[in-house]
Amino acid sequence: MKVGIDSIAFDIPKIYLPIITLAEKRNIEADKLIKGLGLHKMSFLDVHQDVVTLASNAALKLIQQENLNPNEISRIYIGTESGVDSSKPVGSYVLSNLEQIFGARSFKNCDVVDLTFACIGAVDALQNCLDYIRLNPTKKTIVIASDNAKYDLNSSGEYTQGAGSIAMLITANPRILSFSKEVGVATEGVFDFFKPRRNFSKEEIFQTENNPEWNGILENEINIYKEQPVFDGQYSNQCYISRITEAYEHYKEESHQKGKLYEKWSAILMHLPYCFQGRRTFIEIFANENPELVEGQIGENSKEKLKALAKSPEYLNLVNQYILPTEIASGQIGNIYTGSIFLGLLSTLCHHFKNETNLTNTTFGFIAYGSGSKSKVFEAIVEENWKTSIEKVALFETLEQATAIDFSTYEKLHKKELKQSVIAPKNEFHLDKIEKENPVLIGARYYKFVR
Ligand SMILES: CC(=O)CC(=O)SCCNC(=O)CCNC(=O)[C@H](O)C(C)(C)COP(=O)(O)OP(=O)(O)OC[C@H]1O[C@@H](n2cnc3c(N)ncnc32)[C@H](O)[C@@H]1OP(=O)(O)O
Repeated sequence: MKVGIDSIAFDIPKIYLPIITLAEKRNIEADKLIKGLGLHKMSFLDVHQDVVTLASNAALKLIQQENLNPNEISRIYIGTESGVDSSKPVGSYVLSNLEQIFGARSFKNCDVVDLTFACIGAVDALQNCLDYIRLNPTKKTIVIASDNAKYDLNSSGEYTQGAGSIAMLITANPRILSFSKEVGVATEGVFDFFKPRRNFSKEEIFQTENNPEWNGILENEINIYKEQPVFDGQYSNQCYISRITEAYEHYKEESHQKGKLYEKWSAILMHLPYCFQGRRTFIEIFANENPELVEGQIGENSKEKLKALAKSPEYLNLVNQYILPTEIASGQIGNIYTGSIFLGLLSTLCHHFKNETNLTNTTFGFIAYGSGSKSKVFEAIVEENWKTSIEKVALFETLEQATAIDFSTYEKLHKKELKQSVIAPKNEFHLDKIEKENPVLIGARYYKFVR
């Protein structure tokens, strides 16, 4: 039986900061960000948005797009690393938001949960749901990846920021993709990127205005952890490369395949913490698979030879055909953590739909990564009816409609100093209120759908 993704919907903020504006203000060479890392725009959450509104909007679009009845949906599994509560999952908020539209208790038998493992949490949620559908082929589940990739101002992560949510309907006999049962896995417990929870005294929390280290901790929100990660950028890249190369080899063992796996892939879908991470790191797998090409390069040492190989026609041809389509949306949005690999999938499918490419029965290769650290490698076959499902998704059109903000607005949003939304919410869920007074509800978040 085939099991996989039947339909996809997404939600992204309506505003963005042009990367060129950030480059100017931070005194970074624009070409480094644009030509070196592939960045163009950075999606940023408006005042009324958070990971719950993104996830709820994406889920609602998916349900409406497929005309689903709430009682058909057995599970809503969420991958996120920027949840708004340490106990109540984003899934619980999403469920009650959806009930505003579909009626009280309309999702009362739906199983919801959040899964967290940095950027790979939604892949874990997907695999969990695929196994569930393999056991219960008449059921339908929704997997949502929802995150706000927010970094400290002036940090090396600042230009990779972004936010967004991808919702996917998982069924038997899916229209878009069916997944391999085998998965290659590689894990190692490391501190490459993490968000430590610390208890703060009330005094510490309320000193945020004067203490730039704690930007993101709200006076009025009783947040006791920092939204932004602690990370070591170059070390996180090394961990990424080690895990993906290990998981790629493990997938070969698990799936009993030999030789150059990637040669049968019509798309190479990787976790993209920024646009060019895939092309900059897949070279390692390409080099392992083609030692003779590495040897043939000019260079004093293996690092130089690898750099030369990355500029070779063989590798550039692979990048242009199989990686570039996955990058288009990432360059316009930025990192969306758990959703990045699925945004790459959507970008690829929408790109090929627009170009009328025949993808049916071709194999997509997935290379997922989550800091901390874990990589998973697996494959999927493009199903015959992928176009009938993808034609409903207006990804590139939506990106074109986004509105640029200026630098001062961006900084105010980052520091949570704005009180009014830049663009008033319309046809979407918005954060209406955070309880500040009632001691048994303090910090409770309330959302409303605005027509
Ligand atoms: C966070 C997650 O989501 C999980 C993960 O994946 S962890 C792995 C990724 N880590 C992160 O994303 C953490 C946050 N990000 C960062 O810390 C940093 O953005 C980063 C580590 C990813 C990149 O670091 P950086 O110092 O800004 O860039 P650097 O690694 O030097 O690369 C700059 C590129 O631009 C190129 N470049 C520089 N100036 C240029 C110019 N004028 N014109 C063209 N290219 C230029 C450089 O040559 C280099 O490219 P190549 O290596 O391919 O030649």
